[in-house]
Amino acid sequence: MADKEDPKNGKMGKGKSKVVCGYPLSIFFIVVNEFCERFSYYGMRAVLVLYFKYFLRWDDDLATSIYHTFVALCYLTPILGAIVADSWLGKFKTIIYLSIVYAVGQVAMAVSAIHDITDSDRDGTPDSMTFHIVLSMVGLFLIALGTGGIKPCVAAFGGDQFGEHQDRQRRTFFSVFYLCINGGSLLSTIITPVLRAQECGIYSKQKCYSLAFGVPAALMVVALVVFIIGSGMYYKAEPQGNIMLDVCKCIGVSLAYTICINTFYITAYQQWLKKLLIAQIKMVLKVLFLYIPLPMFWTLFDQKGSRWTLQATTMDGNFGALVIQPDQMQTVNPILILTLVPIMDSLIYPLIKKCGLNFTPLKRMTVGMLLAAIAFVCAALVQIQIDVSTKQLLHSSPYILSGQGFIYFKLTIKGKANSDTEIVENQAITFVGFTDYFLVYFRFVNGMKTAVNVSTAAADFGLIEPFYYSNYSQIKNGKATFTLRSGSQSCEYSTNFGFGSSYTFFIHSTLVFGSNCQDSVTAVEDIKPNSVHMALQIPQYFFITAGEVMFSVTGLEFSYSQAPSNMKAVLQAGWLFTVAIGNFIVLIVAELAKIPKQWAEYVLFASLLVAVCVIFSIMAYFYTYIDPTEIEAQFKKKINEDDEDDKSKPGKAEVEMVKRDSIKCHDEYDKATQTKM
Ligand SMILES: CC(C)[C@H](NC(=O)[C@H](C)N)C(=O)O
Repeated sequence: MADKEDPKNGKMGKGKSKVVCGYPLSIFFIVVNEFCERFSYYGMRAVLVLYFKYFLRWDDDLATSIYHTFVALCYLTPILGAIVADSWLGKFKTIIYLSIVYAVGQVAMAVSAIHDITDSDRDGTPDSMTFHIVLSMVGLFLIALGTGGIKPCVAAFGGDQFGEHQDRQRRTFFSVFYLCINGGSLLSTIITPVLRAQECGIYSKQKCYSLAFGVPAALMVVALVVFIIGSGMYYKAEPQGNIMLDVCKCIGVSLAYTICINTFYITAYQQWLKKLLIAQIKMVLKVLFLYIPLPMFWTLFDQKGSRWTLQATTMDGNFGALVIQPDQMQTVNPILILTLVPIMDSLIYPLIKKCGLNFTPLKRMTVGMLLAAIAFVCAALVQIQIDVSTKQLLHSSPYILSGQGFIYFKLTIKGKANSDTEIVENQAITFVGFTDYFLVYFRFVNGMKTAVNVSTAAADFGLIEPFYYSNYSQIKNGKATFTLRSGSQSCEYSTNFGFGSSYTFFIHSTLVFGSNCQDSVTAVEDIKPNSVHMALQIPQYFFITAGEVMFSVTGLEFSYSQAPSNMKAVLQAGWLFTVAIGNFIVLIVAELAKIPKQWAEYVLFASLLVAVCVIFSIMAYFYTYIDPTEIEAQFKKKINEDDEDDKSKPGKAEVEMVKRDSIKCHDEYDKATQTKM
């Protein structure tokens, strides 16, 4: 497609797009698409682990495992997307088709979270969990295929819209692109947990996971529509063959050349072509070798969405005027990204440079890894605080007396607040499973000689026989006022429920209806409210995000700058692949280690990252930075010089013949070595 004159600066742009302030208008559609897509992805991801735990009723370990399998899959599929785009459909069509797959996946997730579909007895819980599990797994698979598949295409497609002389504009585009990623992530991580906390349903009201998944689904449809609207303006590069296959071929051919270097006559021109190819492959392999320890960073980084969110469910989210949901704590990451990236770029790095220190990209990445390890030490310290507060409960209230001498309870409480809790009373065992962070449990023990009815403005908890007790019921945390009624007489009792708490209320035999019954009810904490405040997670978020800025942002730049011109996409796919491996490591370590104490698991992950960091710094020490453009320019100069020499200049057929002969030679070599074995 022809380049187009930019009327403002006289530089060339690509495609049929109008040029506004030096930028092709088409990129507007691409950045809006990215914003909506990242909103969709991070919004769905924010509530995912709680959906597993509270809707599908999975335990913490299974929820964490499936969450990380999903994230890993999202970063494996970019390789697939790159292959499809480069060798078959081209970026534009790949983005369109895979976005449709993505949107279908999001809709499947939203439908899987409608409890009414299988709630035939209308008790508010799904009757066929298999249906919900299968549909949500299909949905997650399609989402992983879609989001990962389009990931390497969208940014590259945006870059394609700029002409050769628009380097500055292209750089600005990538910065805006990164801000859109984090803007979309920030907004969605605030909004979807709020939607999840709403109650919805046809027959019975339950937490609205369907809405929390439905809005990201709608945003994905918007992303697709916006992208299609820009269709007429894009520059659409033709697919140029399978880059991954090309790399494998390149390696094969250059190996063949190396083996057969003395076997065939190769012209000077061919020698330089071959040397350039080998040099480019060496550049890529050197960087890929450096990538080997990197997945460990992502292993820790991506636990924000799983272990850290589950940790937040055992904490107090009351920030005064604001009550923070456990999954909303993840917003601290994009908020800090949006503030830390400019601070680092314009203040910290220039300051370090002024001090005369050479803070190279690989040094930055090493420091980023150490910061992530510190974040996990902070998480371990917070976990110890939480565990101590839970232990206090075990020791403080094993025996409960009614106060009136007619009934004795022995409560043995196992487990943590907000996790499955077993309460043993006399011989009877009541299994209590918390279904939501905002719900708390209570029951009443009636010490009166008459039956007492207990109700609130919203619900009636039924009649309690004399000298008997009710089952546990759920109520929202915060202030609650109960009406105690016997016949036509009643009185009111008010109390406050903290996050994650559970209470037994003893109604004294001396209670007089018609008067204030506040003093005639004794409240005993079965499970103490979460006392460790969620704000204590902020230091761990700070360190992991500072680590991300130093590691991830630098790593992206490093991968781009050290890659040869024809293999930049390969290294981007390799970089995303480290994220996938990192998520698999969470599964392996958590499964193999099976550490009963959560704080110890955090310390294990921190120690592993420090060990890996030491290995990485040794590897980094031996790495020599290169300027691929300069190296390629030197090779090209040599090639051009020899190209001018007609005698040594080979025709296309000759080059092909050399390649064929080299591969033939490689085959011969294979045969020979096999015979030797
Ligand atoms: C995975 C990437 C580093 C990037 N994520 C972020 O920027 C997060 C939100 N801080 C992405 O492309 O999603």
